[in-house]
Amino acid sequence: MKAIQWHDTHITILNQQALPHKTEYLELKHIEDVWDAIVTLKVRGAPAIGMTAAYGLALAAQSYETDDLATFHTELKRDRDYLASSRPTAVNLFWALDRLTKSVANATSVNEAKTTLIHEAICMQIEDEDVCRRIGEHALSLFQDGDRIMTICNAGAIATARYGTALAPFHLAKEKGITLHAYACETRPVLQGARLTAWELSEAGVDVTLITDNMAAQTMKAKHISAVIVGADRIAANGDTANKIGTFGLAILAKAFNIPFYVAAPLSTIDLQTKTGDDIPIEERAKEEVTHIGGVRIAPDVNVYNPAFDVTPHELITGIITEKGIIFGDYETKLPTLFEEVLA
Ligand SMILES: CSC[C@H]1O[C@H](OP(=O)(O)O)[C@H](O)[C@@H]1O
Repeated sequence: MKAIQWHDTHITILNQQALPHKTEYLELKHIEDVWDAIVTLKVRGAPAIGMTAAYGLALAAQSYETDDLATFHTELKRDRDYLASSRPTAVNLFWALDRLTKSVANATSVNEAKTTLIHEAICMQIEDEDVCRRIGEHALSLFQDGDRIMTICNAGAIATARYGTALAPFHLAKEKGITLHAYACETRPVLQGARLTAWELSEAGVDVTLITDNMAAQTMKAKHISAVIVGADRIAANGDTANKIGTFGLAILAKAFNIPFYVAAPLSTIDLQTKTGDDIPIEERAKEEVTHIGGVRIAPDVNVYNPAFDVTPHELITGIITEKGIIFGDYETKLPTLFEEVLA
């Protein structure tokens, strides 16, 4: 079963909060269920958030009772804004909702618009699988058989339609009989590396070693890590990249050890409207994510700072890997070219 699946009356998602203890699927029947699933990280990962929100908007629109197109668009805008309020950092959420809204701009009837929304959301999921495979192929060209590669959080198959972004080369290497060793940082506070990446890669038969976040420097040195590869939630026009908290620290360490540091992400994660990393909104989450692990208190009730993401400055990024290929440096000039249509 896919991590996200459209059904005519509901959306099924793999509950990422239950992993690795339970492989559980949830049925989202109302727009509020979709919003809640995104906020509570039952579905997470930039492309997965975008796809789920797109399906959520298509689902909500099916219940509009009006036959009037202007009223339909007003209700759609209301629901688009509601879903957009779920999480602020991953630009894929806004990209997906806006793509869906635009797809019905010229609809000639409410029924046509309702069908188009479903069709567009399904297309996005089909496209994402292809995009992730391409990212994986490009990323794999950077690595050698036997390489030991560090990653953080989960930018894997369960965060996308399939394959993942930063984890795509591991899945493809496995398919092709190439051995890549993954070193997964556990990724406090909510442990997406330990709970999700370690689970996903081991289920796929990829060799994965789990480390706590504060073991990264020692591991780079002792285990001769050849590269770091991470996903992204938003890439600004100058290449500054927001990703899971801890990514910035890994990039600094990678520079200290002279190890290449790669960001793998689809074009839908690149936000040319956001000029630099300083302009990326960073989500701050509940203090309980830090003071508790698995519902058990591990710290007294003190002040907590819990940013979900940090921004890695572009100068620390060796290359950005997209479905259109890899760009190395000078991101401000090169990122816009990725959006140019290839003229035959
Ligand atoms: C391909 S997933 C991108 C991104 O999503 C993660 O964030 P979250 O789990 O909070 O949704 C993480 O930063 C991944 O790299």
